[in-house]
Amino acid sequence: MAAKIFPSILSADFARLAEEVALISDDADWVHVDVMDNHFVPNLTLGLPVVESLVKHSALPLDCHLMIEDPDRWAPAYAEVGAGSVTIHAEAAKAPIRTLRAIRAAGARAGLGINPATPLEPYEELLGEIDMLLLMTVEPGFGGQKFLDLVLPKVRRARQLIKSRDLAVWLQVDGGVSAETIERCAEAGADVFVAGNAVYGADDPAEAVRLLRAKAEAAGA
Ligand SMILES: O=C(CO)[C@H](O)[C@H](O)COP(=O)(O)O
Ligand SMILES: [Fe+2]
Repeated sequence: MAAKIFPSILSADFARLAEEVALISDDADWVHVDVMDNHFVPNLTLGLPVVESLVKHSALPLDCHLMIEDPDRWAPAYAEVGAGSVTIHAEAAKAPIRTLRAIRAAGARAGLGINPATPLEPYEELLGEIDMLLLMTVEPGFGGQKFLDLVLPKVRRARQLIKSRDLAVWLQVDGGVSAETIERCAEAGADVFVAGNAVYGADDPAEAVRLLRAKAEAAGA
């Protein structure tokens, strides 16, 4: 298990996205793109046309986190325009199995996202349908929020399940991940770390990525 660092461009300068991505391209693994529709979450960011453009300007693959009301309608299109991974939320999807299969059929990795207050148990049987499980460590909608430690037992349970079933599913944490909190996430079993404010709020985003990776790996990721 090697730690993977996914900077979130939610905290980047939206008018200079390609340049902001280039800043971290030598050090990060993927780029995390937060798609918000102002319905599933009370915030609006960007959508398909921006992702389609950014794919062409990014040296790293894009991990699209869809915080939208109708992922069944939209998710496969993100894969079709070149996203490397597309995550839908369990709370929003009406036909998650069909949608996850459609994402994979369009050539992307399929992710399932779960909010802090949503239990893992109803979705355990979907682990065989996904390439990544996203456990939100803040309520989705905004960057720069405080990390919710109460999610860590769920991270531990998810890691145990993935291990006991011998699955190659990546376990992602997203929200409030920083140099102060990443060790706790790694100890609990996460191996993919999204960080927005901790990377793009830093004076040197590339150095911030290196620090996060060092801390995660020192804690066992
Ligand atoms: O999905 C998200 C918010 O809904 C973001 O990816 C997440 O919050 C990253 O930002 P930060 O690291 O600043 O918390
Ligand atoms: Fe996100």
